Amino acid sequence: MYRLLVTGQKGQIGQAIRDRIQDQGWDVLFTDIDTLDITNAKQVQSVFKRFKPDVVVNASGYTDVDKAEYDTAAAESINAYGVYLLAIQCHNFGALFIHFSTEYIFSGHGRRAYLEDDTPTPLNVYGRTKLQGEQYIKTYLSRYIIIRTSWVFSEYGQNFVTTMLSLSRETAPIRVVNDQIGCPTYAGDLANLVVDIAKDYHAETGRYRFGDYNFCSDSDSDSDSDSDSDSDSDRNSGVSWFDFAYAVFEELDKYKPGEQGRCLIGVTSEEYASIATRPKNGILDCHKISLIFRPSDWRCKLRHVIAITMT
Ligand SMILES: NC(=O)C1=CN([C@@H]2O[C@H](COP(=O)(O)OP(=O)(O)OC[C@H]3O[C@@H](n4cnc5c(N)ncnc54)[C@H](OP(=O)(O)O)[C@@H]3O)[C@@H](O)[C@H]2O)C=CC1
Ligand SMILES: Cc1cn([C@H]2C[C@H](O)[C@@H](COP(=O)(O)OP(=O)(O)O[C@H]3O[C@@H](C)C(=O)[C@@H](O)[C@H]3O)O2)c(=O)[nH]c1=O
Repeated sequence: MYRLLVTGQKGQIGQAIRDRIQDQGWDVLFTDIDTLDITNAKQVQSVFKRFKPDVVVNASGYTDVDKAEYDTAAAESINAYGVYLLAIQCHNFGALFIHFSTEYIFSGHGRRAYLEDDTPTPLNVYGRTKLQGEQYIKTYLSRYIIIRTSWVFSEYGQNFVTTMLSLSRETAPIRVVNDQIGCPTYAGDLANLVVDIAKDYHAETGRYRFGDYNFCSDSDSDSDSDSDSDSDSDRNSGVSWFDFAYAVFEELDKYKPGEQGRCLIGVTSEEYASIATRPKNGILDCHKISLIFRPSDWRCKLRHVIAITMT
């Protein structure tokens, strides 16, 4: 039977994968830090030896961007060393490695959207450790797919949308940066992509070549209709965190009237002063993957996430 090993199953992408991979008739081993700590060489080796995966999906990671600035050893261990251990075993067992990376590997100093081949120059520890993880994969493996994505939100765990929903319960005005732009991505889209890649690999149809793919949810509000008229240049033009927060409150207003008028204050990154520096431009050019796989519209998925959370 086709065997898939998933790490980080309790995270938001891990849970979304779990929801969507169950019905495929594959033998899937879901793990998290309590059953497979990816930084524990012996555990990694023993799980591979026992399970002999055909595909490994690494949905684990150290994702607290601010904390990584002072908890650097832990971030390096999980985002770089753990990825190295998985890559070595994927090489030994001939498994395909599917891994998630981030737009935070880029500086965001440029104005255009980042392409897969652009040179990464991370501004913060999280981005640097994620880049190290990518480099290990590329050094030790040829059979890998790295999905670079951004601003992941879902109905699970903690993310920017759930943070905004928590803040909405307080009375103080909410200050949100308006000079960092990026592309929100629904975790369910990433999970559907993983299933599609795994299916393709199993069937040997060769639609996905090994390598890097940028992937974000769509920013075109017509994308869930049958219209194919929208051009790729209209896609992924990005929004600011402030715009994203505004969209959350706009949606929340349907359940708690008055929320849209809440006091959201746009501030600059300098005014907000978070611990880690984030790229001002985090837009990923998703043209390469759009020829193979189509994501959904993030506003439509935001509606879905808020509906689930509020009912
Ligand atoms: N969220 C985002 O916006 C983006 C995420 N990514 C990448 O996608 C991946 C998944 O992200 P997301 O689902 O949001 O992250 P989450 O933080 O929601 O989930 C990560 C999971 O990994 C687990 N984990 C931590 N350390 C280990 C370890 N040593 N061994 C095994 N599991 C471990 C965590 O467990 P615990 O909670 O107990 O620590 C958690 O369950 C990460 O690699 C991240 O860098 C890429 C781009 C954007
Ligand atoms: C909570 C909050 C954040 N912000 C700012 C801080 C920051 O610049 C931006 C986002 O903050 P967060 O800490 O929620 O998100 P952050 O952890 O920066 O999100 C990133 O996570 C990692 C894992 C990724 O890989 C990235 O793609 C991206 O999703 O919004 C505000 O302006 N106001 C607020 O109330």
